[in-house]
Amino acid sequence: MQLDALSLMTVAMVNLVTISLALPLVMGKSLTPAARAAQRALLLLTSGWTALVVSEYLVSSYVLSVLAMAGLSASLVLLHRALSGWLGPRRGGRTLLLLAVAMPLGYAFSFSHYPLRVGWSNFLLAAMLVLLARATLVARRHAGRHWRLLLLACFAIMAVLTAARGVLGAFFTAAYPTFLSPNPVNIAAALAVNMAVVLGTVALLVAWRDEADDRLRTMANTDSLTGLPNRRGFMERAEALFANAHRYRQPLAVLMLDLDHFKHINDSYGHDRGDDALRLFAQMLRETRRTGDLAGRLGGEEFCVVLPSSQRHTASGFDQRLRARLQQRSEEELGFTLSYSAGVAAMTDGDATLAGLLARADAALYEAKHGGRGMLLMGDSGSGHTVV
Ligand SMILES: Nc1nc2c(ncn2[C@@H]2O[C@H](COP(=O)(O)OP(=O)(O)OP(=O)(O)O)[C@@H](O)[C@H]2O)c(=O)[nH]1
Repeated sequence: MQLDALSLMTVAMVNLVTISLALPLVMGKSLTPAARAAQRALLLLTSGWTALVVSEYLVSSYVLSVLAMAGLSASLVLLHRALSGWLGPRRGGRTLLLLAVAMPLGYAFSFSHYPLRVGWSNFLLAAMLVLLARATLVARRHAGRHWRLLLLACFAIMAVLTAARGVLGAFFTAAYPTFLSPNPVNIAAALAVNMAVVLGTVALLVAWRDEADDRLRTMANTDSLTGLPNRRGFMERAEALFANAHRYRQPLAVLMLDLDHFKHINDSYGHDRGDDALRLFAQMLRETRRTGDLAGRLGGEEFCVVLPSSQRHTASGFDQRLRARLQQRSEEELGFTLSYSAGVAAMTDGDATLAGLLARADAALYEAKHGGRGMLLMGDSGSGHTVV
């Protein structure tokens, strides 16, 4: 069987055009920035490769060749942006941008000098592919490993073959008159482009699905009104904090908080102002907590805070800071004073479950409500409750 680079590249082109036209239809319009960047990268890649093949075979054009190079460079920058969106901030973005600008510029200036032009463009493309390969390595956020490995393989193989093309073009010019000449490196590169098109598309679709799953998970665990974790999200993280404190015998305190006379606020000022009050309270919790503290909305006007490495006096300090801040800000922003009742419980050696600890804080909160509201009570492991 005779393989020739032009046929292989033509097949790759047809596949790329088909995929870049089909993907927007499949993925729809409401895309995240990462998915949009990946789609645009694919379009630019398709245009770049097509322009290169056309300028090589059909109309030999300086402008078209330079534009092709610019398209290829830009597509790699966009792929890096997509990876940053999916995996968290990546290193190497600036260097990639520099290389992406330098590549078509150097190509344009050295156009009449074939070895320099081919060496320059391929070495810089190879360097960009290495940066992209590196960008797939670390995932700061929860992200699937398999699609990253697929992309890593694509980028690494393409980087090696592109660098090999650079060596041929720059130093063995006679064996490399064009990137489609029947040279084993060109045949291998054309085959690799076909493979990369297939694997890259699969990786992109899986990354996109993972991102959608991630967003759904976040939505399912977040209270849409306040942006705090909802009961489900809160309990999941609170259980982990409790288990950790239990295992390492570290102190931990929980605070149950419930806004006072909230029905009256809704009735007097309207439901929208009630929502504003809930948002403000959540904001105050965020501003008052320290790194590592967890705050969540358990439902209605009930909130909970977990304070790791904290004793009862730390929780009491939290409560005092929150009360002072809330009094000032609610008067300023809502026009009335928002107040709350709270119960606190500190973990003891006898606490085997988070549920038990929460129940004590809840019982103390109940007492605080019945004791006149606007106060913090301590839930003892015995039956009584004391004012903190
Ligand atoms: N605006 C608004 N109101 C809510 C929301 N969720 C629950 N509520 C209201 O919160 C009120 C809670 O009322 P109650 O359980 O009687 O509590 P309360 O009036 O704060 O009385 P105490 O807790 O005993 O001080 C109800 O009127 C609910 O309709 C919400 O998301 N937005």
